[in-house]
Amino acid sequence: MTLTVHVSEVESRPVRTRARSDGIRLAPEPFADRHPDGSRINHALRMIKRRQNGAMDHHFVGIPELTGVPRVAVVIDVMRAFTVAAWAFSRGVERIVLASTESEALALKESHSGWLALKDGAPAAGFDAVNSPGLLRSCDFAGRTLVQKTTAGTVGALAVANAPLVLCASFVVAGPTARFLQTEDSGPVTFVVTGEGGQAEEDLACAEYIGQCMAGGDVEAAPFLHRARTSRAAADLAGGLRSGYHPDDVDLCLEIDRFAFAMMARQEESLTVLRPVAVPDIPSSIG
Ligand SMILES: O=C(O)[C@H](CS(=O)(=O)O)OP(=O)(O)O
Ligand SMILES: [Mg+2]
Repeated sequence: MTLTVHVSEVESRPVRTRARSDGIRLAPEPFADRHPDGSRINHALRMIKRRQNGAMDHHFVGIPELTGVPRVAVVIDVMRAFTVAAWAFSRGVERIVLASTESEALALKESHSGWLALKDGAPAAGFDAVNSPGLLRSCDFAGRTLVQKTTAGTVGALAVANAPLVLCASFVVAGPTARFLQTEDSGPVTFVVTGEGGQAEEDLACAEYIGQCMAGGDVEAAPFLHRARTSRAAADLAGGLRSGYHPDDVDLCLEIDRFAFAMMARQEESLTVLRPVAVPDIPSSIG
């Protein structure tokens, strides 16, 4: 795979999400361009064209390589920030505020009643949770705002926070992330591979999997998951070398499409806020 430093290419394009009554936003109508007779022919033709064209010219970059502002950024952290974020939403968190430092996370929590704070590493005073899906999965965070600070994932998201479209992803939301990008007709994506300066195998595997899914057709997840399972991060986690750890963490990070939403980061006032965006399945007759 070629690693290409992204060339800045800014294009402002509004992302057309729709509100749902429970607060989760819905992806753009996948068949918004349906034929006037109600058929889904335009969408189906787009999918066929995409398959004929093959994989798009995506970029895969580490955080240190980022220059300028990508048009579409998908920030990948499989182990564990964006697996944890997805679990937090599934446990009722309404929004996640991404913080750049632990002291900023604590200051945000302290200045907003009811907010919670999470960081990676060992449990620490003032923080309510650690960066572990295994430890988070039994929490009840209904309606809460969670401030998250980790070593790699949140740093990567903040590095591209000014991009017109920013998604944060891991294997547990890979399929919905790819479908969201398809429905947006996003074109080439800058995948920010957050681990190990852009070399983390689990993040590269997830980025490549999403890129292939965007091209359409059935993509076998197993080889990508195998790369992640045999990565250095998985070995460190399984070996107990990372603090704030549960024995199920590696398995939970490798559950493909556990959740039916993508995760979009946007600027809200002066904060970078991550929210789930529900993405419907594409019917198999045309998907
Ligand atoms: O908590 C994690 O798994 C890591 C911590 S470290 O980078 O391995 O020290 O953070 P993340 O940002 O989720 O990769
Ligand atoms: Mg990581």
